[in-house]
Amino acid sequence: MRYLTFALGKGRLASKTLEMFEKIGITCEEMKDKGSRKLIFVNEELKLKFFLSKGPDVPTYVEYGAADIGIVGKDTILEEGRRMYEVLDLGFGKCTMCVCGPESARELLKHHELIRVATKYPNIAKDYFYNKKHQTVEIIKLNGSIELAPIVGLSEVIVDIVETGSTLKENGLKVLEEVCPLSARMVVNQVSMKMENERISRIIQDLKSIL
Ligand SMILES: Nc1ncnc2c1ncn2[C@@H]1O[C@H](COP(=O)(O)OP(=O)(O)OP(=O)(O)O)[C@@H](O)[C@H]1O
Ligand SMILES: O=P(O)(O)OC[C@H]1O[C@H](OP(=O)(O)OP(=O)(O)O)[C@H](O)[C@@H]1O
Repeated sequence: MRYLTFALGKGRLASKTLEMFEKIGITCEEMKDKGSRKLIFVNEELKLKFFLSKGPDVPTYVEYGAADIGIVGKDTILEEGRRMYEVLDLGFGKCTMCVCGPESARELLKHHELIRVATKYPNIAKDYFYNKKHQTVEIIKLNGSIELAPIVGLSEVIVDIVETGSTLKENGLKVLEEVCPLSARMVVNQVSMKMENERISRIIQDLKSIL
């Protein structure tokens, strides 16, 4: 039997993902060691391999077949646009992609002004403003601390993830429009889905029964 390989993001979703797999008997003791710098873990008994990558790289590993299965946020799936099957909504990691800014930006949005939009998600932002709203905007790609942009005058609004809303609140910003709800998803390589159908379907069924 060959190894079935899982790509997991090493960020926020990691601990919930391990908890979930543990509930269906898929465990990997050595992966729980928080201090470890190791990136790949093996469960010899079940012939499983797990590796930890940057969240946005999970779809890349899955599309190319370096991983059979990936666990990743819907935001990353939308942003990366990789060819793979999205098979399950895992129901954790819930948050919302939003257009945010100071209250004063509401008018600019309403009147379809040519505004600047700072974001870590240029593809999601483009799709929202161009295809859904038919509004021309200038997209500025950032890599983090997106809430800074409207405060320091880099952009009028941002497109970013809102979970509790505390980052917005502490920086005097508001949700102006909701783009889409997000949560963690299980994704599968298209060839693996055929070649390892029995094992992968079993995992999907087991997960469905606990979700
Ligand atoms: N408050 C939140 N902020 C960001 N992401 C969140 C939040 N709540 C849930 N998520 C989900 O968790 C996923 C992983 O988020 P995380 O912040 O760990 O980033 P990452 O995608 O691993 O990348 P990076 O480490 O480069 O920031 C996101 O893609 C998103 O779907
Ligand atoms: O609504 P909240 O619960 O406050 O969560 C949302 C914040 O968390 C994320 O940032 P993250 O902590 O990943 O840091 P980053 O801005 O450097 O990406 C996201 O980009 C928001 O800034």
